[in-house]
Amino acid sequence: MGIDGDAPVPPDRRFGEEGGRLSYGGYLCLPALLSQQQPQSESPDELLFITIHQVYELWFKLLLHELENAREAMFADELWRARHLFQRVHAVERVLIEQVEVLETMTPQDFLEFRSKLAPASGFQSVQFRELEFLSGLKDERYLGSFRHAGDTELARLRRRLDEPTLWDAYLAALSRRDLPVSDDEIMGTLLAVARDRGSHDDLWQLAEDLLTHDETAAQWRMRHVQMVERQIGTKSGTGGSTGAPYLRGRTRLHYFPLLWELRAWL
Ligand code: HEM
Ligand SMILES: N[C@@H](CC(=O)c1ccccc1NC=O)C(=O)O
Repeated sequence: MGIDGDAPVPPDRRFGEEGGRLSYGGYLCLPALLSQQQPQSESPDELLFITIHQVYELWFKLLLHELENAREAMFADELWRARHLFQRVHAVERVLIEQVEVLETMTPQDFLEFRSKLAPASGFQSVQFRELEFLSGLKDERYLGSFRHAGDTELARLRRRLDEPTLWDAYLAALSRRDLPVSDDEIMGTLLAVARDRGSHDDLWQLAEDLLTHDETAAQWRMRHVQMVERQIGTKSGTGGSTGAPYLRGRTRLHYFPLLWELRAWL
């Protein structure tokens, strides 16, 4: 009998053990992964704080990968593939928002036990977060200044993102493939034409909706983050040197694809 109570599995159906070289922990590099949580204090909640951030960074890595592939699919005129990838991006982004709740189980008093150890570190210095913004079209070179302490490879990654095409550039390429004009003067007319003739352009319309959802969920995360910040530190300034919540509130009004929002007014 197997450990699960079933009859033993015949040898020809024992799947995945052919080479016998991989183990669960080896495949997932768990010894390396699980040795990377190093609290700076004795405070019991610091492990939660580190874990949450590391999980975010892992999701950011996946999002960058999927968004790069979605961009490539749009350039290759494989809109179905881009749409498929955006569904995954949206699902991950919803998890990012839900996850804030886990960190909110920490009380502000418990956070203050180790907060002073964190400065001048802050989310400002998340390279992958800024890469996501740049790739999505929000290219603000001024943020390179917050990475003075980052390594050369990280700075080079950010510079490369500033030079690379954005998701919007890739969408414009998809429109051009259909012989739709995309110059600054003509783009709103094209977006309206797509919206009004879904019989001919439904895939382009749905893809624009996917971009908009990506934009909307990013904004929802920013709002959720600032709510958490107000709950944790109120009106205190940030460890990264900003005004804290007021700075972050300002960032909630940003859009990756402003024309897709403006389009609503013209429909
Ligand atoms: C106790 C929880 C948290 C507090 C009090 C907090 C506070 C802040 C503050 C005050 C800032 C502004 C920069 C500064 O001056 O420090 C900031 C920025 C940021 N935080 Fe957090 N944060 C928290 C959790 C998180 C988590 C879990 C993430 C996930 C990765 C995160 C990601 C970021 C990012 C990416 C920025 C830069 C945002 C931008 O420039 O638009 N934060 N945070
Ligand atoms: N900026 C936060 C501290 C903080 O949350 C943080 C500190 C180090 C690394 C990541 C952080 N997360 C988001 O800003 C604060 O001012 O309390």
